[in-house]
Amino acid sequence: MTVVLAADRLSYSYPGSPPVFSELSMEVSQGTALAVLGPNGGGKTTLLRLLCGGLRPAAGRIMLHGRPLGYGRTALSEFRTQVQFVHQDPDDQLFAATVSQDVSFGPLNLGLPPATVAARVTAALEDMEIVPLTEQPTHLLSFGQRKRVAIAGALALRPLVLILDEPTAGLDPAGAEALLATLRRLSAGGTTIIASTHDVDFAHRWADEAAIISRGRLRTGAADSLLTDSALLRDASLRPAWGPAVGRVLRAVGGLPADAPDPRTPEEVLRLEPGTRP
Ligand SMILES: Nc1ncnc2c1ncn2[C@@H]1O[C@H](COP(=O)(O)OP(=O)(O)OP(=O)(O)O)[C@@H](O)[C@H]1O
Repeated sequence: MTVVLAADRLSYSYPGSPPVFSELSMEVSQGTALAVLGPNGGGKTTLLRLLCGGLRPAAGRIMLHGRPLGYGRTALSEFRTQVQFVHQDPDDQLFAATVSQDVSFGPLNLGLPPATVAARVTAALEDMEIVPLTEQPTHLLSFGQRKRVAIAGALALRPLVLILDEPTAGLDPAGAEALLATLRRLSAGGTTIIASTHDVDFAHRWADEAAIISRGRLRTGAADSLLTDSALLRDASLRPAWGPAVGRVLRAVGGLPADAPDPRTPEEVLRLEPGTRP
């Protein structure tokens, strides 16, 4: 697989504070869905902000397709058209009066022709299933709707890599489920997605790869194996993924055939009759 984004021996400290991490390296392959997990204060946001060029490492490099990121104005703005960061709080991102103005800001700023901007805005709003909100004032939207607008604004730039800080935080279960479906659709279209989360179940259902950052150390690997490793998760103050745990117990008591897949949602468990499949 082609590596699209890489961190090479990154070190970072906030001014006057001890290092968040030192010599941290990772690679993200094109089209991967990567979940970044860890305890509060573990360094998830810091890592994401380094990956998108929002913070400059004290040492080490960020590389896009093997080219080291430069921190001059031109290099950074070029990089940011390809690697887009979506803040945890949409109010840190949205600033225009209406949804269409906000989502069109990035493509307009790139100097694209009006017809191209309009087409990109429509596509991004469709991707996020918020076309009916097009002319709504952003300040009247719900938190979950504002979150979708913020992601649409990033998508309108057609980034190679979309980086999302806690995309499910503050969403209700239906909102989180809809976001999961949207992220899957974007991945199917080839976008590389990196998202931090505290929600191990969401990560387990969505991600191909996981990165667990805790006490300055990073573990990366297949989501399926990392997110079912109880000792590793406990060490990072995370719970094991719910589906595999319920699946294991159900199989042990004959509630699920040995070769059936793990249930993914509580609704699937509630629908189970002994011996049936999720
Ligand atoms: N602007 C800042 N100035 C100084 N220290 C900071 C700043 N932002 C974060 N930190 C510190 O850096 C460390 C990592 O914080 P970070 O926000 O990256 O963690 P996180 O894993 O995203 O946490 P959470 O799960 O609580 O969002 C913490 O010790 C935090 O206190």
